[in-house]
Amino acid sequence: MAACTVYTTTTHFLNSISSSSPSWRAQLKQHVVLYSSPNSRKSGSSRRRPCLVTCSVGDTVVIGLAADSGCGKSTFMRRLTSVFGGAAEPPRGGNPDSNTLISDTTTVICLDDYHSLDRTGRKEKGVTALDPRANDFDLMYEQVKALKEGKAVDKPIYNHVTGLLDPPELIKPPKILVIEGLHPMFDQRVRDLLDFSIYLDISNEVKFAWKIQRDMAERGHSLESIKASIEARKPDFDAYIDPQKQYADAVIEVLPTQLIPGDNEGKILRVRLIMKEGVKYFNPVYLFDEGSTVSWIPCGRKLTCSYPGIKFTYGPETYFGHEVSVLEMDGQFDRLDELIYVESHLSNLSSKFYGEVTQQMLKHSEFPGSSNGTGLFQTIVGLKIRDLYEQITEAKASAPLQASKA
Ligand SMILES: Nc1ncnc2c1ncn2[C@@H]1O[C@H](COP(=O)(O)OP(=O)(O)OP(=O)(O)O)[C@@H](O)[C@H]1O
Ligand SMILES: O=C(CO)[C@H](O)[C@H](O)COP(=O)(O)O
Repeated sequence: MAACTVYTTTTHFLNSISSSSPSWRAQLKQHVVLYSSPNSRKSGSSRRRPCLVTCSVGDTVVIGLAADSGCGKSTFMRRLTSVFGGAAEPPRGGNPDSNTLISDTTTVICLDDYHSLDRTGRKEKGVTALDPRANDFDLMYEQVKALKEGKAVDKPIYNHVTGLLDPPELIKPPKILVIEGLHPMFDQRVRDLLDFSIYLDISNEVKFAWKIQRDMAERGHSLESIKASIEARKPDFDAYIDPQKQYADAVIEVLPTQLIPGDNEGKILRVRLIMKEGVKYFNPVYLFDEGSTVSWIPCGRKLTCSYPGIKFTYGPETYFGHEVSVLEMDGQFDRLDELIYVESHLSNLSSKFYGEVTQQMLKHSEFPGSSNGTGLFQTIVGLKIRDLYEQITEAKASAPLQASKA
């Protein structure tokens, strides 16, 4: 559904856009200038008075990011926002415990806000937050749909500090809406609203290593309590979260390295970027030669590697019955500035200039995963989302022109 505004004079129209944003030309391109409205006759006159009707035709592009808690969603979101420039912040003057992050281009909402049961409610009913019965999918669907159509919503807030549901916050439709959390692809109605979907698939061994690192070192939890919490969530994770990966357009799979036999430490990682073929506006990245099967050890004169080295592989595979391309990196970089060597062998990166991937990685070298495939592939997916967004908005801008020519 398009949200339309009638402007009776050109001045009226120009006033409405000139002060609002420096990127008004871009906004204009996304609007459909229609016709002389039949409702704009001057009183007593049979002549139609020319006017402008502009309609924003559901400008918001919606991205879904699914993963279990503590699997790197926030880190991914920071990399994505950075690709668009500018920092993401919680809504100004709002609830300090808001889970929302807003930047110029993106608004990231956390689907934990659609928990229908608070912490006590879940305890009383004996359900986890991963259980669909603890979440309001009707409201999630209605609100994501409204935002996609260009309408603001009053979204609830789940407060992770208190475990309570706080009063709602106003969310205005952004250019790109990212819905991140446990269930972005669980409900078919919500899934159908997604323009692109990503699943962060962290293997149990690695999840455990990351949890220990964060919850023991930073949050003072005991090893036993971390193990117990992972075990308690596992049945619901397997039933409701993990199956969503079959619907994802891109999956980042994180596994223990195969370069050190029997390694379970979770420090050196084997990371696979699984990219679905045939997705509109998404062209998978490839190594050397599109569609071929390649194995590459880039260590040598141009790339410094210490033990156990780095190995890339690339090739076609089948994933849940879908044709996919898989780019894999096992090992970690010693020197991020040398990443340009690897970048120059990858194609279809959707970068705007030579070396953009390396630049992004260097900019956020302190983020977890910057020296391995998690950071590299998250950055690449960020560039792909920017490209997808640009293609969708361009297609929308040219569609009415094409229609008017017909
Ligand atoms: N690529 C990575 N490499 C190593 N450790 C990582 C990586 N990504 C995340 N981690 C670890 O996992 C922790 C959680 O990461 P992050 O906050 O991005 O996850 P999250 O999914 O947003 O978590 P939550 O949902 O619990 O807020 C980090 O503090 C870090 O210890
Ligand atoms: O799986 C989760 C997603 O982040 C959380 O455990 C869930 O949202 C419940 O939060 P809390 O543990 O703070 O009550």
